[in-house]
Amino acid sequence: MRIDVVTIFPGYLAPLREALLGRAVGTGLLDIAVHDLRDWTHDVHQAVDDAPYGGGPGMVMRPHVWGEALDDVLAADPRPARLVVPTPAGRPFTQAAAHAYAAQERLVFACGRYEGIDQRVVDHYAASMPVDEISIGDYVLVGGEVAVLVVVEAVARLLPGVLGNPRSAAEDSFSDGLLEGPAYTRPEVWRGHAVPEVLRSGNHGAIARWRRDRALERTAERRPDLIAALPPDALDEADRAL
Ligand SMILES: CN1CCCC[C@@H]1Cn1ccc2ccc(-c3n[nH]c(N)c3C#N)cc21
Repeated sequence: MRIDVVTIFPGYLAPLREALLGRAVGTGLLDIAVHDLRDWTHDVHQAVDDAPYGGGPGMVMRPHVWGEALDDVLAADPRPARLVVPTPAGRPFTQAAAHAYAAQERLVFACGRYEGIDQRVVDHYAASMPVDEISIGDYVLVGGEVAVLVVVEAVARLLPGVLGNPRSAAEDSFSDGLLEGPAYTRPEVWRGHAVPEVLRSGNHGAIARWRRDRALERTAERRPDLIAALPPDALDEADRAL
């Protein structure tokens, strides 16, 4: 998979070169290119923003700079691409979306700043390619870069060979529609808190049941919306007896 990120703060994307993602890039599982939007400006001030039509606070990112940048970035690789534009007004980014993105050959991220990117940029490219305006959560950030870090990590960990243990992605939160339950490791007792005995029993059936029950309890308490969204056959008799 190839990932391109266009931003006025390339340094914000430095974490993409670290740890798990850095190894994925180093082993060729992932090809990441970060581009400075200002490289496509032509004025001495390298202006990328201007006052909003209709008035209002702040500045809006100018369409012509984005158009020149995205035209060049898209032309640099023949693989079909999906343009992803983080915005608080976007559709929620979910684990299902992460799986969908992991199947893409190429993702191009447009990181906005200020009050966002002139809407005509999204409208223009949506006429010739898939374009997603996504949000990583119901809170307001200062720009799209942090959202790109979140999305790229969520997607990259699903790519074959990126995670040491592929079971991790298959069994993590949301994979079965539930939150992950509690996890424990040594010592057996820490500051008077003991590891639940069932986890030390060696009874794999009882352990699986216990883990499922804790995941159901946690999900019902913290995210009842996920319980409501489960398909009718998702809960078995033992689940319902909880
Ligand atoms: C604050 N400021 C005026 C109001 C509109 C947004 C703007 C800041 N801003 C500019 C570009 C940009 C992109 C993403 C996000 C963003 N915030 N929260 C999310 N879940 C996001 C995503 N994904 C914020 C952005």
